Amino acid sequence: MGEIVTIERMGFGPEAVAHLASGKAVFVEGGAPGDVLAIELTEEKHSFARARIVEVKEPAACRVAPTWAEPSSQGVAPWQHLVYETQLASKTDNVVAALSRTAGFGDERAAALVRPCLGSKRQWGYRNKIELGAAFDAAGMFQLGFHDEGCQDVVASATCPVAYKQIERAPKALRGALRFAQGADDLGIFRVGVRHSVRTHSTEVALWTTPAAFPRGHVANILKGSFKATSIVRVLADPGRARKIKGVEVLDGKGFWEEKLLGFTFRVAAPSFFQVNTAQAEKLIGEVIRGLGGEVGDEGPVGLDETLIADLYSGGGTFSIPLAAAGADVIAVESAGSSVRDLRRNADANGVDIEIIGGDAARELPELGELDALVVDPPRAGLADGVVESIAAACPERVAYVSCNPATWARDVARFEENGYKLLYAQPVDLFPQTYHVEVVSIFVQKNAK
Ligand SMILES: C[S@@+](CC[C@H](N)C(=O)[O-])C[C@H]1O[C@@H](n2cnc3c(N)ncnc32)[C@H](O)[C@@H]1O
Repeated sequence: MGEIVTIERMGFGPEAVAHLASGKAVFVEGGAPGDVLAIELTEEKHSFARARIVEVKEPAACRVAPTWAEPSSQGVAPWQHLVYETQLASKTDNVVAALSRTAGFGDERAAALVRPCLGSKRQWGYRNKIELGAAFDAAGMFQLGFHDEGCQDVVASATCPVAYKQIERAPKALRGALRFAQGADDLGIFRVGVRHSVRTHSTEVALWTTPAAFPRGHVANILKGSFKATSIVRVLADPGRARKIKGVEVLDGKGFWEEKLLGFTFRVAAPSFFQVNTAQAEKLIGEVIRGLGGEVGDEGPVGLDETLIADLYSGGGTFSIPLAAAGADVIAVESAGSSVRDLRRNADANGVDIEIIGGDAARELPELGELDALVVDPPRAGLADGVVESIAAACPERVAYVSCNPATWARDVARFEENGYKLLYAQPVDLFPQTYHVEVVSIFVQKNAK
């Protein structure tokens, strides 16, 4: 049944939020705050509904014409119909709302602690990485594109305008090359990653395949002829969510990708995590260093001499290396083997000494003893049960918590507040323009600190 609604705000996901005449919340894909819309319900539950737009009766002032017209853009750039200022304000509001409701701070205290979201200079063409799903479609054609939000279907795509210009046409080029390379065979390719650095000019193509026979030379030759890369690798793994990496084979070139952050060099293996927005990652590092009492000056990070800092969920050293360069004694804990190897190499290459522990952060933390400060940057699930209690037992004066998920972050904020810490402030940083995703750097201090 149709209804006219006015959009009130953006939700925590791709959709906008309004209320039906009955008072029930309705999530509308493609809505913008201020829009007056004729909608049709697509799903109705006890406490909320979902709807699609039938007609935009009165467009909101913040509505802009989408830049990216392909159907795959819906999953990758779901907020592209909003002017950038509205995207940033909505991200700030969502962090405030999470702190207010999930952490129980109330609106006033939450609003006072959350700073305005730091915007990205580049709002398109900012990603150093494109991650593509690969599959044969019902007609037996090899497709390369983006996974639809929440499902495994691959929506074919020719371009990716949120990625650097140098790689934005990679989906089309690689689809053609891989169709030619495979012919009538299925080589088990289920994912393709492309990384590029505008600072080092390094470009890597990673083919994720099942661990079966693979004509390496043949595929490498065809890819080289159609796409300029400094490294082509094959990652052997099983498809699915918990991907267990069985090995990485170099098909051509260097076998790694290289990026620079604040002048430090990072070599990154294909299976390893690395921040996808290089310029904004530098803002994260600056926020963490300043939050812990250091500074990032013209000569680089300084001011953390003789400070013992643990960097949990360290990846390849995005925070560990600048912290060590600022004078801190750093203990890094990371569970993924490829990132641990990257970090060892990156620490050597940048001339810093870091104690590196390969293992689970929750298990290793109680063994670290007393700390002066701590950095945590966990995956979207946030901190495992017991981690906040272990952090409190290590007595760091300050904690920098970097999060990519305001919901789990707010849950963990409440745990910090119950364990002797108070949130000093939260700084959202936009690493993902045109999407609802937001990073938050938050700084905690001991409640009884002088
Ligand atoms: C969001 S990434 C952050 C990495 C790094 N701080 C950065 O900014 O590049 C999270 C990292 O935590 C690692 N990780 C996931 N679960 C972990 C665990 N239980 N213990 C330690 N590290 C873990 C992942 O492999 C990944 O490198």
